[in-house]
Amino acid sequence: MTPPPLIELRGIGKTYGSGTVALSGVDAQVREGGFVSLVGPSGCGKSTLLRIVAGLITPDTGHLSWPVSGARPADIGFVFQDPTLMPWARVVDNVWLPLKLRGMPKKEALPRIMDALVRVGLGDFANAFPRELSGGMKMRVSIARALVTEPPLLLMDEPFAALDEFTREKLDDDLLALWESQRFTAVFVTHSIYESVYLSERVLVMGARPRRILADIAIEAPYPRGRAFRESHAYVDSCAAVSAALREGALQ
Ligand SMILES: Nc1ncnc2c1ncn2[C@@H]1O[C@H](COP(=O)(O)OP(=O)(O)OP(=O)(O)O)[C@@H](O)[C@H]1O
Repeated sequence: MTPPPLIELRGIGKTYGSGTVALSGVDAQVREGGFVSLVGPSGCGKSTLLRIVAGLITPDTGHLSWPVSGARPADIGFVFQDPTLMPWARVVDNVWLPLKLRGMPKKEALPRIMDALVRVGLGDFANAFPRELSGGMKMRVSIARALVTEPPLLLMDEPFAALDEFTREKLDDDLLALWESQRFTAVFVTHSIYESVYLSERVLVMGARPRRILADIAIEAPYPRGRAFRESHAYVDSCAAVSAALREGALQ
């Protein structure tokens, strides 16, 4: 029997006050511990959907439920395209922030902060300021900050879009290693077909008209994934399938 999904979306719709219909009739499920990517044309409502899952926006229609946990997890990690670090604070203090907001003194939080920094490869940069870091390193700090509380769900909105291709591929690998060791559920928004296929168990393709999920494409390759997968026929075939679904959506 299939276990119940962590997230279940039924008929989700959202129209902004401006009259813009961001989403209409979105149905989707994400399994607990799964890795799902959302791809679609600019403005099709990917960020809106992610924010609805996070509870930052309320949908106008439809129903969002949490069959496994019964309710939205109290702790959800969110990583944005911009690393949104406090420029005046050292890396260690940036990563401390979510624990500090829960009232945890720095001394008590320090082992967890250092563990998160080591896991993103920045164990030696705890005392650096954000201005001393590259774009990729800043994004690693942002991921460490999102994961320091060990959330069961990590939502990411085009986190690597501003990075060069080489750095992006490295961060994709590091993100997968984190996901495999921490087993959080991941929902990842990207414009890159290649990135969505490389990372995910499933790619949800969204269309602009209607603004809902048009295709749910399973990527069967086993984890851990690496260079061999990127160079495989299976990878090329999956990228072609996502690309075809996007093209089909654009014609509707
Ligand atoms: N706060 C807002 N108020 C009014 N309209 C909004 C708001 N946020 C988003 N929109 C509009 O809703 C639609 C969906 O936006 P959203 O950012 O969710 O799409 P997206 O697929 O994430 O876009 P992109 O890929 O360009 O980031 C767009 O037409 C956008 O202009």
